[in-house]
Amino acid sequence: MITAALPPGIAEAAVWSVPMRTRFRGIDVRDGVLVRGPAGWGEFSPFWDYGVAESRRWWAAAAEAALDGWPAPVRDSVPVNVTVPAVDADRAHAVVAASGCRTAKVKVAEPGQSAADDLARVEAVRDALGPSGAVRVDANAAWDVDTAVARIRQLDRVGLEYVEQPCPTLDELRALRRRVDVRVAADEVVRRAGDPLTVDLREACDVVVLKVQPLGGVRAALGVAEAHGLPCVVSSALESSVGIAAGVALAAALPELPFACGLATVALLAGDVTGEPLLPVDGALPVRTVVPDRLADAAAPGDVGARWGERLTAVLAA
Ligand SMILES: O=C(O)CCC(=O)C1=CC=C[C@@H](O)[C@@H]1C(=O)O
Ligand SMILES: [Mg+2]
Repeated sequence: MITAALPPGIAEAAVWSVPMRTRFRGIDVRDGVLVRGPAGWGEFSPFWDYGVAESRRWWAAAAEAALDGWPAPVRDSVPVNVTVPAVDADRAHAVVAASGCRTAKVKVAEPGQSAADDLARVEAVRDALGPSGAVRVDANAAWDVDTAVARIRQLDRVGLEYVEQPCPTLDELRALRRRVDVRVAADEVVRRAGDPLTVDLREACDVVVLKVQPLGGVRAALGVAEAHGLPCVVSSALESSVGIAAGVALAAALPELPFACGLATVALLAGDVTGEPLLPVDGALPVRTVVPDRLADAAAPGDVGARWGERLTAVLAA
């Protein structure tokens, strides 16, 4: 329980902490704050390497969920991809086979992983999905253009749906797109931009990845989608089921949803804040509210709670 002064309308704040099943994005434990207001529960869980200024948008997303709620959905379920961390090929095969999803997103180019490791993982995922499934990869901006060209051509042997953020900058994405046939999806260049609405994506990508917290809420993310006019994929920021519900609300409100979304990441957590986690059934998530009725099971240790209290206070004061 956070005792820091909460903004008007926020009745309650609780800190959660859950171990990851597999290390992901260098993270072994995921934690954050859940806040309750008249519209329901919201999640504030910026990664620990994010500063106060960048975390403001994450707070806006939590406040929107708790105080205002979300726009009306236009669909009642959202197709999702299984997310495959940088694990070995056998494990990747098993994760995909057990998921029930027809699309898989595979992490590549992670520190400590060779091109051969990535290829073996992607081939195992293709094998698990069969020819009709879709395989996408996410390099988290790890490659320069020449490396990206070589790696994408190699990985595309299995047939790729798209490659997410292969290189860091917009200019590199533009140069890469002239040299490969695989679609490019923009993630970090949008969600970490000073103004995601005005970043110039022309010729730089074919798909935009939208994440609710980094973009400042469901309405803000809908505005980003509208501003760029490109096909969108909603993805998570590794939230608990409360934060995932916001991603599902965004995916459910988008006028068009041509691809599966990266919202099946509760499966990467070893626990959750609710007894009814937002996990996919037959490759889709239902559009519904989440009540964190297992907060006691996921309660953060005292020192972690204190750190989140300080962080929230700093973000609210900024
Ligand atoms: O998109 C998915 O399948 C899952 C979410 C996911 O991959 C991510 C969540 C949070 C932080 C990121 O490093 C990562 C991503 O880059 O998309
Ligand atoms: Mg990404």
